[in-house]
Amino acid sequence: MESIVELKDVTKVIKGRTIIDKISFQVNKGEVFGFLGPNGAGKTTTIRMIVGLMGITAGDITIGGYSIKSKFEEAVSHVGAIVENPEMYKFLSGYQNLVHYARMSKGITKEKIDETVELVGLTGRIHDKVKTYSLGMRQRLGLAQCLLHDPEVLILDEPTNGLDPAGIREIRDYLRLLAREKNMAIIVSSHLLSEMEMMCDRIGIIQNGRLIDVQLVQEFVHGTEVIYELEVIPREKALLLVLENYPNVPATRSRNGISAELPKEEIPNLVKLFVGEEIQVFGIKEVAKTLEDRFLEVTSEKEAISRG
Ligand SMILES: Nc1ncnc2c1ncn2[C@@H]1O[C@H](COP(=O)(O)OP(=O)(O)OP(=O)(O)O)[C@@H](O)[C@H]1O
Repeated sequence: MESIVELKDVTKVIKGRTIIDKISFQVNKGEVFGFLGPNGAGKTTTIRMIVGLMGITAGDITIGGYSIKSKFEEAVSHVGAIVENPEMYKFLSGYQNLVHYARMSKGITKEKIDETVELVGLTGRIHDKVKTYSLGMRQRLGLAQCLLHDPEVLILDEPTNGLDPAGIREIRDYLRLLAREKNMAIIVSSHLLSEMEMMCDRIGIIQNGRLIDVQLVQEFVHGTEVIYELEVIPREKALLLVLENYPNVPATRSRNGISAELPKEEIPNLVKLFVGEEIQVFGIKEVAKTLEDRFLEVTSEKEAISRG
């Protein structure tokens, strides 16, 4: 995979406070990269630096091989971005907004506008006034606006903010389509784990201005261990038995019994153990870890490391 956006030791200090601390990562063509972190972690600040809305204190960002510091124009010419709410004239139609925008940049043809409207699925409503649009439609119009000049990199800060589940699904599907069909590199930020899980190929987790992990979503979610739901009676006795026999295994009470994070090959032994202790086993179910489980694991691991 060919990388197109590269951050190297990017640092931002504002009024003596380090907001972003030596962040490095790269984003490849054709992938959706998610920038995930709690409020105040530094997502917007990093994105503002990537799109040139904010200067960099130290380190560098290159886009398409051009440094944002020394070749700003060339670097940002590859980028389409929605960082703040896109400006729209509500009393004009979606189409008129796009025509107006196209006039401001060179070389955008009527065919290009039509093709883009089609791509974001607004063809049926594009001649209606923007004030009649739902939030999701406005987001798509904003997306169309940034796609008009065929960017190779698309950057969206919290693109699903304020959308309902159907709107979220729509945006998600368009982004995946753009990455796949146009080989675009897409960077999105969010504080919602579940959304990132469905939208992204890779995610970078940012916490307190530091990038603490970058992983493929699949690897991130499906670590080596799996959680097993064990439907057992009596539950307390079963839990005690697991904790005694597998002191390093995370195990807790669950709705119908207990859940434990065990290697698969231990399951037959555990069942034998339960039966020997007259614990009734009604069922064993493998549950995939959610991104949220992993997120909590990763952030608490890193916190433990930084505490020493
Ligand atoms: N211009 C500024 N002056 C001082 N502090 C700032 C400035 N911009 C951002 N910060 C601080 O930097 C930190 C990171 O903010 P940032 O907006 O990047 O976080 P975020 O991850 O995007 O969070 P959110 O999801 O809440 O937008 C915060 O503590 C914020 O208060």
